[in-house]
Amino acid sequence: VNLTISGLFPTTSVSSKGTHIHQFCQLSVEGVNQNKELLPGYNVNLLNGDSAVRPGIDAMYKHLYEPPTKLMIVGPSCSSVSQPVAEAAVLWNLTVVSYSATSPALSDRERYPRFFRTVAPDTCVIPARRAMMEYYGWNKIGTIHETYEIFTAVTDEINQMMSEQNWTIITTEVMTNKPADQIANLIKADARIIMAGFYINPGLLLMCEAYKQGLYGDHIVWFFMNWVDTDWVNKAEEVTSCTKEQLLEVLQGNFFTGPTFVNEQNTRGIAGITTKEFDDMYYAHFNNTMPFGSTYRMPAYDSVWAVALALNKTLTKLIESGSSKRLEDFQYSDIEMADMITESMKEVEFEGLEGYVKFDESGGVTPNVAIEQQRGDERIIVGWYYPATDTLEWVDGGPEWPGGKVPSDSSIIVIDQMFVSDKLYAALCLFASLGILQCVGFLIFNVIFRTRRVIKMSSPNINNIVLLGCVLCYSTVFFADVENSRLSGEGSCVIRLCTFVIGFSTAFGALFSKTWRVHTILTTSAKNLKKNVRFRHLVMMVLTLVCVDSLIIIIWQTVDGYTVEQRNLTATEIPDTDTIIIPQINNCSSSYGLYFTGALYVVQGLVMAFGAFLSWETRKVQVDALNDSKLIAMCIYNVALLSCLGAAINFVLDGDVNSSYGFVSGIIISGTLITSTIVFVPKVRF
Ligand SMILES: NCCCC(=O)O
Repeated sequence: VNLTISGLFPTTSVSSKGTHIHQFCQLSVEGVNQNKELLPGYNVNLLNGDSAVRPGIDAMYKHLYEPPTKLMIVGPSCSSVSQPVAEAAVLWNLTVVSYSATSPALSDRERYPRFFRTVAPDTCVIPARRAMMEYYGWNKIGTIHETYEIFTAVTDEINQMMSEQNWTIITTEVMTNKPADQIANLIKADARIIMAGFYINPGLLLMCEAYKQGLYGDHIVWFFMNWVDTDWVNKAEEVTSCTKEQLLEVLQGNFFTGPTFVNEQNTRGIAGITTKEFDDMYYAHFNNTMPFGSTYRMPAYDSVWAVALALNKTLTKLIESGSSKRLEDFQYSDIEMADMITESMKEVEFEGLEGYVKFDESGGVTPNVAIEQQRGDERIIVGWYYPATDTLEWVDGGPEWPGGKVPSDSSIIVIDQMFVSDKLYAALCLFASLGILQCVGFLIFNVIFRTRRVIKMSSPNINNIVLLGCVLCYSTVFFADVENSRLSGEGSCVIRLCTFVIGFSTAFGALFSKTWRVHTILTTSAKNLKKNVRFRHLVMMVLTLVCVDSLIIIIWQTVDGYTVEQRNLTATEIPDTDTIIIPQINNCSSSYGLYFTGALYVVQGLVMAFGAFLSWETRKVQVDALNDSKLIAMCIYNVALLSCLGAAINFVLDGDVNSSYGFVSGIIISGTLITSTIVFVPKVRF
């Protein structure tokens, strides 16, 4: 009695591999039919329907609508065809055994309850790749895949694995027909370890683009599925604009992971032949070549045995249950017998060509995973991953690295924290200290000679306030971003701001108040003069100005206080070392800093303008001891010039901590020194 099995093999289109696979499944059928203990009285007949990717499931429907009734389906090859076939087979109560569909999606028992396969889902390589990443200390990867579920499902599980490990996926690229942008994105993201998922032709286009854009070499590690045929690059010129040699250059040293489908023990399995004997026969049949698409020859051969064993078990169950039904009585509506066949398939276990075959809960097998490395135009097994024990074992010393060393998962980034040089800081602090000493000298001079008419007339107490402002301005220099200094950090940002702004307001506020005094004397009647120009009035003027500045600073720091932010400057790559040096500086940062600085500039600008107006108004007063208007005009001129110069230089030198600190401090010191010298030296001389 004939038992007809629907066989689905891709024999046209891109995947012509089905032709070879069918031929060897026929050998398997012969072995089954010759086995006297298996299905006695029955003869297995395997049909050959074309299930190439494009014709889809047409072949299956052709088999189903034509007599005789088929008991099971062997195939299809590709997951994109297996998914609709396995889904439709449920409605026809047919159990399906694929020999090469490896999409993880097919493990879904709710969607595909009658689907089995003599291969493992592609996700079986993820623990092996994880083990390799742990071994080499890689924790950053990029991924690129085609949009078919077989590839997206693998990327999804890679994502999950990466997040469980707390590792980083730098970029996930989805392939298009022209993958130039995706390769450019991988380069831009500095992806070094790249996991790719594709069918052969798009994969060749991707490798060609990687060649064109230079995404290969000692520092790049690609991971592919090992079901990509070893000789896929032979199609280079047919599919791409690259040569086979160029693609091999890209592939050098990269990894292909997956089961090998070879019984490593080389035991004589259920078919009575060893893997080696089978391969000798296979090679001889194809004139000592391995035709394109031979990867799945062992699982295909085993799939026929699995079908025969499941039918044999079903027959035994039918006989033992006392049923009058036999296998030949199967109808597509017979759920009871269909369930019996599916259950029997779950119980099947045997020594096959690919090793021990036993279906797991999701209908697949759990093989050891080979790690193959591309060397020349060959792939060499350099390691094994054993899922049962979660161990990685290298073969013959493991991978060889084209660059002589293990590539890193990203450029080595060296952060070069920049600080103000100790010598520069010391020199400028010395100058600032000398400036402060000069101020103290003038202060002592003011106190000693306070009774002299010339000093008395020049408002010595106000002059002392000017000197206090100068000391504050000089102090700004002490607060710099020096390594290991206590005078750096967030506090120093605020103190630096305060010493300079308050110092400036104090010095110039006091100077201008003196001029205001002279102006008032000129413009007020003798009766009102006394009450208008008392010392406390002048102090009040200075204090008002200081209070306005302080208020702005307090609001600023309350609303949006300074934080020390690390700012990266232009990175430089050190040739041949894969190292990138990023200079980093500490920056006093505040989101609304621009507005508050603007407000302070406006206040200081108004004060300077008012000072300029007063000194102009009082220019004709000839009593030198009383009137500083000419000196003030010189001070304003100097300070305005130095401020503009300082702002411009600071803008140009932004990022160069030493030059920036050096110039700004130099301007503060020279501006303050010029002001104090202009105002006080004539008095000392006089
Ligand atoms: N497993 C290789 C063939 C690809 C697929 O399953 O569609």
